[in-house]
Amino acid sequence: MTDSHLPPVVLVTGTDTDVGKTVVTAAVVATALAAGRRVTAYKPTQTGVTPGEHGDMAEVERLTGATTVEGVRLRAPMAPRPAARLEGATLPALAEHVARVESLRVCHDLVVVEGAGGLLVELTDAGETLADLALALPDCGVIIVARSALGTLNHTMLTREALSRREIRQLGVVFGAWPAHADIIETTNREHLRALPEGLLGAVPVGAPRLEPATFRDASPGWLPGLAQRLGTP
Ligand SMILES: Nc1ncnc2c1ncn2[C@@H]1O[C@H](COP(=O)(O)OP(=O)(O)OP(=O)(O)O)[C@@H](O)[C@H]1O
Ligand SMILES: C[C@H](N)[C@H](N)CCCCCC(=O)O
Ligand SMILES: [Mg+2]
Repeated sequence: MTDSHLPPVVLVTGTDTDVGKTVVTAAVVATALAAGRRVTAYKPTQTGVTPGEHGDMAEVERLTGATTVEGVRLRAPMAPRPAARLEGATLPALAEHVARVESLRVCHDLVVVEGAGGLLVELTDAGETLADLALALPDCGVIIVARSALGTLNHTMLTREALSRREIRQLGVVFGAWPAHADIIETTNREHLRALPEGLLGAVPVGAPRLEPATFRDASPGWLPGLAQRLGTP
């Protein structure tokens, strides 16, 4: 495997909830589509939406036109385990998520999996996390979505350390919402993360989810040059 190899399963985690994982997932999907890949996205546990309500995968579909799959859906806007407890629901076991990803791989070159909140949020009744899902999948890598705000260095390094100590492959960091006029702190934080091993894959500009889907799709590879290069995007 070369450094430029992109695994067939990419897990998108964040340094926190609300950092832009869904929008980055859509940008990764759009970048892969532009490179001619058959790509889909999967959200194992979607919380904070009622039946019929627009969830994260619907947003990815709206922005990219790709088809997506949702695992379990829960109403409460909280972590999956307490949300399931409130509803008296059972969460799918890790093996079910692994099987779902494997089945999606059959017809796709790339499966992009979006976590819930950060890396160590529990996704199953047994307390397994997105990190455990990464360990259970044979050939995958993780993208970390970070905020551009002050505080992001610590949150990003904590997430990197949690991945490193589990020997989970890291693909790089993406800023979920990069301001048009970055201040000195944002700029120096960006340079700091760029200098790390794996470094920065890119940054999604503020306002990206409000773009017309066609514009979002066209612009995505330019936001993620580190990924577009590995995909051989024209
Ligand atoms: N680049 C951006 N510019 C402007 N708004 C953004 C951008 N990225 C995300 N947002 C907005 O910020 C909010 C949180 O983003 P998003 O839903 O992608 O977060 P998330 O990390 O996926 O959260 P969750 O843990 O719930 O899955 C949304 O309202 C989204 O539209
Ligand atoms: C409801 C929210 N938007 C996410 N889907 C779930 C975030 C879980 C975060 C749990 C935590 O770390 O406190
Ligand atoms: Mg999301």
